[in-house]
Amino acid sequence: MVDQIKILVSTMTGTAELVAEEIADALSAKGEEAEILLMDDLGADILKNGAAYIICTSTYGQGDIPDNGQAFINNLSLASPDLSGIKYGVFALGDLTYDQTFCNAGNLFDAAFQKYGATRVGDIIRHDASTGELPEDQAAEWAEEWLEKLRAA
Ligand SMILES: Cc1cc2nc3c(=O)[nH]c(=O)nc-3n(C[C@H](O)[C@H](O)[C@H](O)COP(=O)(O)O)c2cc1C
Repeated sequence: MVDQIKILVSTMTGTAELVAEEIADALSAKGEEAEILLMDDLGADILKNGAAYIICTSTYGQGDIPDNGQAFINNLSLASPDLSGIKYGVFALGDLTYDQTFCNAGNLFDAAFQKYGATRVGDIIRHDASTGELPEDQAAEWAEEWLEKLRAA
């Protein structure tokens, strides 16, 4: 198992933070406490071997990472950390109306974590806001499945 789980949130209007809270509640109900951190002031030093992370991010602009996550991903490429002892999952929020850039921020974080050797647990979930289904309503089920995969990993 992992030492700890942290949920790292990149959001423009707060929806991804609501999703993170649902995920944390679902993990807690299964006996795993998870800490939620907005990415604003985070750098690569937050990423510790032996821990697991859930990236919870929306997408804005031309497939961009929200403003509060930009410094974190820039810091990752500057620091080039060894993430080979890290497991992670990605909950990406987007809107398929933006079909060229659908959930691209999730892809960007995934690519960065892969580049530095981290191991993704499960597939990236991509929530489509155009369906009208709330992402919070998908979060608990996804989190329970993700935790099972993490425990088996
Ligand atoms: C101005 C604007 C631009 C957006 N651009 C994209 C995009 O390029 N790709 C995408 O998948 N979703 C895009 N979205 C949809 C948001 O990612 C989606 O609504 C998400 O649920 C918002 O989450 P947040 O409140 O955590 O920021 C955009 C939304 C707005 C308002």
